[in-house]
Amino acid sequence: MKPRLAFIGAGRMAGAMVRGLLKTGPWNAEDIVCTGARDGTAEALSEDTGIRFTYDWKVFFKDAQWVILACKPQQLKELPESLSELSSGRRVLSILAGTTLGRLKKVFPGTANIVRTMPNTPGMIGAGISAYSPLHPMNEEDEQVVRAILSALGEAVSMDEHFLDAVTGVSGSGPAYVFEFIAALRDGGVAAGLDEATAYKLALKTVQGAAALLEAVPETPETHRNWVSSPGGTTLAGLKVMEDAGFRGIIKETVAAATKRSKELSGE
Ligand SMILES: NC(=O)C1=CN([C@@H]2O[C@H](COP(=O)(O)OP(=O)(O)OC[C@H]3O[C@@H](n4cnc5c(N)ncnc54)[C@H](O)[C@@H]3O)[C@@H](O)[C@H]2O)C=CC1
Ligand SMILES: O=C(O)[C@@H]1CCC=N1
Repeated sequence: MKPRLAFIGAGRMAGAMVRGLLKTGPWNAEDIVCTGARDGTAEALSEDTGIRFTYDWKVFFKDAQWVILACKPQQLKELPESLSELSSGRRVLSILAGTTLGRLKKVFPGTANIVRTMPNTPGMIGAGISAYSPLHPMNEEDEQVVRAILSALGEAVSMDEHFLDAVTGVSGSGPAYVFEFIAALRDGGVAAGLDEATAYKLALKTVQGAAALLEAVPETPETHRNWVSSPGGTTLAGLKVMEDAGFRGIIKETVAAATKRSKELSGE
């Protein structure tokens, strides 16, 4: 069970996947090829990891069994029409935000199966979470391949396709919200008199520690929040500001906006 993999796109996410795959195995560099938009990314990934790169689509598809689609959603329409024939009989795993299985089927009509997935950037260190959904029910071997590829990034969960836009809004884009929160916590510390490096360290370790604690002691986030909050204490004073400013509502709207954008991307 080690099909040859061919990456369309060699950017941040493809790089994370390739590095993860080479680390967790069973893939070796010679089992993987990539291509890109002649922007230097394919060459750089090849140089860094030892995988092959080519701009010749015939060479690219020659013995590719799984094609990993990892360009931007808007770049899908730039791919040559010849791909529809060249990809025939292969399997496609797409990480494109918003791009539905229905749309992918039109670009790759002759493929044996297509799997849409939404990973996230913590996958770069094997701490990601991906949801995936196939066009046709997968046989056991294909399911194993998909899980092996996604496991190189962290956890993988199977889900109905109609949930994938919401997944994108929560965990696909989610790391950016968390980075924004850490930056805001840092800035709050600076405004309260700390130097930036100290404020950043405190903010980062607090988010890291809080997430690790939640996982280790699986009570609800609300229970953990209550355990931090002493009656008449500092935390409640801070939380009141969050509540008055509608923090939860803002995050809900944030997820809704990203989810909506994911749905829109399918048409672009
Ligand atoms: N960055 C993130 O946090 C996440 C991104 N995604 C999805 O991953 C995909 C890739 O995102 P990034 O790696 O951040 O993008 P990126 O901009 O780093 O990489 C895009 C790659 O596609 C290549 N490319 C562009 N046009 C091409 C063409 N016509 N033919 C062949 N290759 C072409 C580029 O050369 C580059 O190697 C996107 O579809 C995005 O929706 C999914 C989950 C998380
Ligand atoms: O911003 C985006 O469209 C991609 C999908 C999820 C994370 N980054």
